[in-house]
Amino acid sequence: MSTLSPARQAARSAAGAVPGERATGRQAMRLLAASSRPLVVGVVAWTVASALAPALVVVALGAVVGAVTAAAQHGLGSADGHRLLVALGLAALVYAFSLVLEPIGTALGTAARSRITGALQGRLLAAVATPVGTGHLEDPDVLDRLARAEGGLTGFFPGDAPVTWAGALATRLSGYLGCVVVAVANWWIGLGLLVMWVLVRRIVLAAVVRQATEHRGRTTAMRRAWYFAALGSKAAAAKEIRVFGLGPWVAGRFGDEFGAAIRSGAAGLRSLHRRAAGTFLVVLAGTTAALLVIGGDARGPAGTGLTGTGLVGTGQIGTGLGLAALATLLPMLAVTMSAGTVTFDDITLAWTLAGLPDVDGLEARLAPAPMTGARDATGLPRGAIRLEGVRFRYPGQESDVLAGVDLELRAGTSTAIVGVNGAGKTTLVGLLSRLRDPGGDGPADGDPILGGGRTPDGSRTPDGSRILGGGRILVDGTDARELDPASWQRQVAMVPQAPVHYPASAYDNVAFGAPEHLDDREGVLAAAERAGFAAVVATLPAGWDTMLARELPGGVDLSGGQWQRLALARALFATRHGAGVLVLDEPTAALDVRGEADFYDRFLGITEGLTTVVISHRFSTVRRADSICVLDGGVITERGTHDELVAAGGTYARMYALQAERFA
Ligand SMILES: Nc1ncnc2c1ncn2[C@@H]1O[C@H](COP(=O)(O)OP(=O)(O)OP(=O)(O)O)[C@@H](O)[C@H]1O
Repeated sequence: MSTLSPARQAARSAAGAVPGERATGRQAMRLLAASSRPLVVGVVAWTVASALAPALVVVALGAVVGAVTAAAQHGLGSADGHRLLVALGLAALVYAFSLVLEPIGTALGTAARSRITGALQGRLLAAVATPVGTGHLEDPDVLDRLARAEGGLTGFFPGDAPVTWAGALATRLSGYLGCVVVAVANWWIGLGLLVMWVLVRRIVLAAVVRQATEHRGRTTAMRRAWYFAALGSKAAAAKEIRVFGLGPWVAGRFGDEFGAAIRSGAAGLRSLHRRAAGTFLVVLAGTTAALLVIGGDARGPAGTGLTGTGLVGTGQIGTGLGLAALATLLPMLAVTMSAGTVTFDDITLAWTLAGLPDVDGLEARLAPAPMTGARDATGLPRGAIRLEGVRFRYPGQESDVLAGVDLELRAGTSTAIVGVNGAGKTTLVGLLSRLRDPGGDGPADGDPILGGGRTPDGSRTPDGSRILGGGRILVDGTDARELDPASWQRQVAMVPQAPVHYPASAYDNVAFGAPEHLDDREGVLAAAERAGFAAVVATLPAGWDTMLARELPGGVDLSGGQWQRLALARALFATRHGAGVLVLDEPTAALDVRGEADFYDRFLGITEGLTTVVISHRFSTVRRADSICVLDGGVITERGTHDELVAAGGTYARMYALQAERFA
């Protein structure tokens, strides 16, 4: 028995199919059923009604026309007049009914879209959150799949699939029904029209489907184009774009990239045009033939041809085809056209379903690896974290960033890591927090680890591990990969180089350090006090409730240094709630002289009892650490206290002297 949820089963089946003819309503309706069963009932009922409505309207109006002559002859009070009034009433009812179908369809579409989009987006978020690290978020294949599954690149969203499918089906059914009505009058015209329209539709739809699927291959180009569009329209880059006069360049790059992506689809479009032109001639011939037959019947002797069918009404023009039949059949030819027209719903369906395989593909791609450990890391480390021969290389890079780092971080002490730009300091603390895992000699030659143990192409090494010679990180003697990654990451509180600016209140921005303790107000205030952020809050218009995002009502932005203090407060709040490792990546880079001096004075208090790793180019910040390491050429070359390293006269001493003499 399958253990997959209905939503996963639905998307799995969707993923296996090529959109278009094989992108059946089953796929679309399963998507809908996974999010709302009542909506399935509504959509099915609406489809049936929409399929019947056009033919019913035409038949009802034909009956009205057919009844007019007799009613005019015998008066409205006569039985014929009564028949006309009934026909008129029915025609009005049917017409009114057909008019309300469109808004009902729109309402159903909106409801279905929001439910399905919510469910699919939830799955996408869960999928990208699955891997232990963050390397996959830099992987072009993952980003392509994500963009297609979200639908933003094409403007066609999977959430639209069920109702667009239902709309396309209803249109087609109404066309078939039209053919049946014509066939009742003249079977071979009806059958001929049906065959013609089915062929025409298949020919044109094949080209539409090809276009949609080809577009999948152009996702990277489209992402590049939209990157420039976003760059030019977001506040983050707006200042530089103005100062450097980059506006025209950004717009030009968007135009070039977008144009290139569109041009590469021109062949598909030409094929579509050719097919449409070819089928136009077939349609012209078929419809002309049908008109000639109906016209011939209309001119023929009374009681012959179509009139003899008794299809609708009995009113006669004098000779030939009955008036009601003529009034029904001519507009019915237009209704039959729906059997062959490729509507916007068909096009939308092809595009929306083209993105569905990527939802499933992403989940499979980022599925948890078997080597991900399950041991609880709460309270670690109690003794020490030891890095042994840790190596790391970024994907596509020629050489290792870390080439065998050996380092011991004793619990409850502070260690500073210094080194030139690009030495690998941030990379090292990323490994420590398991945002990435050590690696570099794996089968794919340095590819990143996705979820730990999975190479970018989704394959695994035979033993389920992909760490071959990448070294290891031991936490109290246990390989960090044996620890439950989420639990270990919660032991690490981090002040990154560029902290996240959450569009939330000042209070929440600090409390997000331990989101399950949002109501620990005392803890938030204490962390802010220790980090020097409380003084900033005192200047905010609504104090702790001030929203820290200018785009929000009453919101403000902070300065770089103020954000940095806030980030420290957030990390300290995390340490209050269990994190025992504090990683500070350039914690004073944005602070003013007083702020830096203040940090120096508070350093011991801030790091007390924590296993601290501090990265900084400012020696006033690093010299307070219990131990200082120099990272050079991918390995630790020096280690000691500030005084020891200065006395040793090595790289550290030279770097320190260079910085000190500038202030001498
Ligand atoms: N996501 C990435 N993909 C590829 N290469 C990267 C990535 N991040 C960093 N690198 C490269 O890895 C090397 C080490 O970068 P890292 O950020 O660890 O250095 P750092 O010592 O922290 O530098 P800085 O002092 O400038 O902050 C650099 O050469 C950098 O270009």
